Amino acid sequence: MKTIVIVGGGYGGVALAKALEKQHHSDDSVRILLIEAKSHFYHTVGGLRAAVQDLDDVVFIPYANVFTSSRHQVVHATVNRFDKKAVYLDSVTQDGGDQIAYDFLVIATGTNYAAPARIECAEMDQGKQQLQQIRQQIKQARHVLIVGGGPVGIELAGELKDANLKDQQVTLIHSQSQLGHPSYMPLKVHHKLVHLMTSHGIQVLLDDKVDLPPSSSGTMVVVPSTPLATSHKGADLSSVDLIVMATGNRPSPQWIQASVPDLLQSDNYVKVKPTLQVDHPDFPNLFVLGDIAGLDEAKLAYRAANGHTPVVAANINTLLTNGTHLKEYKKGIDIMLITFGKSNGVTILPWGIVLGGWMSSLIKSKTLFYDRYWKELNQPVPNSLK
Ligand SMILES: Cc1cc2nc3c(=O)[nH]c(=O)nc-3n(C[C@H](O)[C@H](O)[C@H](O)COP(=O)(O)OP(=O)(O)OC[C@H]3O[C@@H](n4cnc5c(N)ncnc54)[C@H](O)[C@@H]3O)c2cc1C
Repeated sequence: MKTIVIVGGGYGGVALAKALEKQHHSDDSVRILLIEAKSHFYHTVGGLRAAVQDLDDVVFIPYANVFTSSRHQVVHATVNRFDKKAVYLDSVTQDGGDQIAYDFLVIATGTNYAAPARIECAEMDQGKQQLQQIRQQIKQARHVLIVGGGPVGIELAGELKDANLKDQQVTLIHSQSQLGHPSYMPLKVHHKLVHLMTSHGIQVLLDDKVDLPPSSSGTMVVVPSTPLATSHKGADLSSVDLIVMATGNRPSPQWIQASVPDLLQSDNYVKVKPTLQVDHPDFPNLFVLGDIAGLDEAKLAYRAANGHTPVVAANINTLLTNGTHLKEYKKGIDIMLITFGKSNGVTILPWGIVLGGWMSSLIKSKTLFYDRYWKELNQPVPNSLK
């Protein structure tokens, strides 16, 4: 029996688990174990709307049906470290062990986002409580300051606008003169988004910064204990009573650092070869996919699931059957969809093509792919989504 261990049941890990099960459908010499720290899949892409609207029964999706065969399993545990033979867990599994031997190992542990984009709680009940608290804080706030004008900050501004909370003022502050980053956001998109925000009464402060209370580091939602000063450029922020951090995602590589520090680049992403094996001579059976892979590209769920997954699945299959010719990953075209509430947003395509609100709403803003991921996890779609 060959064991394939995937660490991380996010968009990439789940897609790979399903692809491998399909590939080895009638092959009972292969066992797939998906190890995930959370008891449930958290649909990050829809997380910001869940901060203003009760979507608790929709945004957390059970892992129970990921596999159709009982030979394969989702293991609810955190991997603390690994070596050439096994992964070591923070808890004892149903089988009574705290380590799992592998023949192939896949790192799919993504990057960290602050809540509510990502609720990191291990158990669903705690996660729901955290979301409820965030919704309450947002509802009570009279002046919300969003720190960060990348896709998460912009999408959150759109959700706050849709929530239409009476008398609530929203300010977005961004340290650069252009929203997002010029590598993926053309100037015309920047102008369109600034217009969308300001025309909905959102104050946009560009090329400006604010001194934050120390408690804001690492969390998304902070109630300042003393009034904020003005921004560096002099905007009055003294009435801000809720700060929401949207300063991007970061890898949390502690378990890799504790295992094989050489695997990490200086920016803490994993060194990877075009075959999506890690770039380390001692680990030919170790693969990496999704956000944590040190690839020079926008970090996107569709890329993890549709770009990386087929390459990793094919290469594991080749090595399992003693083949030598491995596939190489080639980055596809960049497509980015940024919502602005349910009925607006922008879709950025290659060659400078930008689609506006109607099309963006049709593709993403309206539904945030909720039903798609219930289906992806082989779960019946909740009635509220039908
Ligand atoms: C608001 C928002 C909107 C977005 N919209 C889009 C969009 O429209 N389209 C798109 O393509 N992308 C979108 N993204 C980006 C997308 O969410 C990420 O690219 C995607 O989550 C990456 O998938 P992944 O599988 O690499 O990792 P993740 O989805 O981050 O999953 C990693 C998993 O690993 C688990 N884990 C971590 N460490 C351990 C460990 N040591 N042991 C066990 N388990 C562990 C975590 O609990 C997590 O479940 C959006 C992101 C945000 C925040």
